[in-house]
Amino acid sequence: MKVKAAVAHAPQQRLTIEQVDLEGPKAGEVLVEIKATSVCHTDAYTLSGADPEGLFPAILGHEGAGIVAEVGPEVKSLKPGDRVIPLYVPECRHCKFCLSGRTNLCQAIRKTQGQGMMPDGTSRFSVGGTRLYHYMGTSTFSNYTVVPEIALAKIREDAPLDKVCLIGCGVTTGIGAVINTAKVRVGDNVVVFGLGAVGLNVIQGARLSGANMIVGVDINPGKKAIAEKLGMTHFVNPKEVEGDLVPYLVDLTDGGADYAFECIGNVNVMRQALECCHKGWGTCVIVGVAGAGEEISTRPFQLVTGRTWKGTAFGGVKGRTELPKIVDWYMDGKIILDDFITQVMPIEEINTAFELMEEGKAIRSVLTF
Ligand SMILES: NC(=O)C1=CN([C@@H]2O[C@H](COP(=O)(O)OP(=O)(O)OC[C@H]3O[C@@H](n4cnc5c(N)ncnc54)[C@H](O)[C@@H]3O)[C@@H](O)[C@H]2O)C=CC1
Ligand SMILES: N[C@@H](CCC(=O)N[C@@H](CSC=O)C(=O)NCC(=O)O)C(=O)O
Ligand SMILES: [Zn+2]
Ligand SMILES: [Zn+2]
Repeated sequence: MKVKAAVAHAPQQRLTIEQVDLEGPKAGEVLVEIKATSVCHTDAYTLSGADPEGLFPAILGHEGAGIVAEVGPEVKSLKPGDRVIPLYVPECRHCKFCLSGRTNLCQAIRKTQGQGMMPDGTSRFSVGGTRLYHYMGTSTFSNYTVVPEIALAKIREDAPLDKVCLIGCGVTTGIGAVINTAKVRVGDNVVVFGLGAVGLNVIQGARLSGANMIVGVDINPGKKAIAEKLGMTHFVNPKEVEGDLVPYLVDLTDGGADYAFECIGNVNVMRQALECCHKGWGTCVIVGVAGAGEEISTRPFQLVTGRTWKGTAFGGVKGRTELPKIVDWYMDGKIILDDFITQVMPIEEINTAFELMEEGKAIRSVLTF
């Protein structure tokens, strides 16, 4: 079938809206009509050329929501008409990782997903006979996409797809990082570096967990108001701190953060996030994605003296099992989501959405088809 998609032909080039060919779903695959998708910083990171797994030409996008249009052979858990959120971390429920009870990182299709392919090693997208790569197994910057059954979370019918698309990445990652990965407890002091959708949802998760101090750190003062609405108690702009940021934060938090979250993707900030943690027990959770070839460093003494560095993908959430509950939280008013949507625009304006994110003027732009 012919579909409308935003195609990324090469790193750092504007996306082009094109009519693209999409093959129907093969065994274990599902054709999804994407109703809305938002732009996450990770899409911008891959488009920048910094992603070692970045492949071009590709159809990017991984924060979407839609309706099942057709199911391929052997698909059992979904039917046409079902509302779904595509999952860049699938949940097969059979692999060693899924059965471990220790991680959400299902590896059933990770290899082919990283190669921009469906699980059988081929692509469903092409244009003018040229193959296009899938992206993160989701490719939501297209009005129709093919996604493996194990990478679709079925959600309730009354959920507004133009809102809950954010649960496909930013909201879930931030809240999950706090609840699943860090396991923040009542009274903990939390420091959050980077107040984009991910960091703001760390703040929201910390508030839900009963954190005491929730310190937000961002070089963009425009993020202060919404962060405060979500539960931030103190705002720190590193540009306004005299002297080193780390001792300033350690002082502010009476000895250091119980938990610090890096939600930027900057390896220098990742070091600051570890070193502002409390001696003896503070844990730093890496959420941000750093560019190809970049590495983190610190004095081993920071770890010897009881600080921990850990990381999280998709907030440690098992998508098929847990996303319906996160959608319920939104529908029941337990979590805020609408405030993250700073712009709604047609897919034709997708390049504007990327520009607004880079300029710090958008938290999430939602694109409709
Ligand atoms: N681990 C995971 O599963 C996921 C990781 N990510 C990653 O999380 C990061 C954040 O994503 P978004 O919230 O979408 O990004 P965003 O671009 O909306 O937000 C980043 C924020 O960091 C701030 N910032 C930039 N440099 C800074 C600095 N030196 N000090 C303090 N603040 C600074 C910016 O002003 C902005 O407010 C990205 O690296 C993204 O790739 C995103 C989703 C899932
Ligand atoms: N491709 C990159 C790594 C990108 C990355 O870490 N992705 C996160 C999700 S970011 C979402 O916005 C993730 O889920 N990682 C786990 C995984 O298996 O990819 C690289 O190669 O460095
Ligand atoms: Zn994302
Ligand atoms: Zn699995």
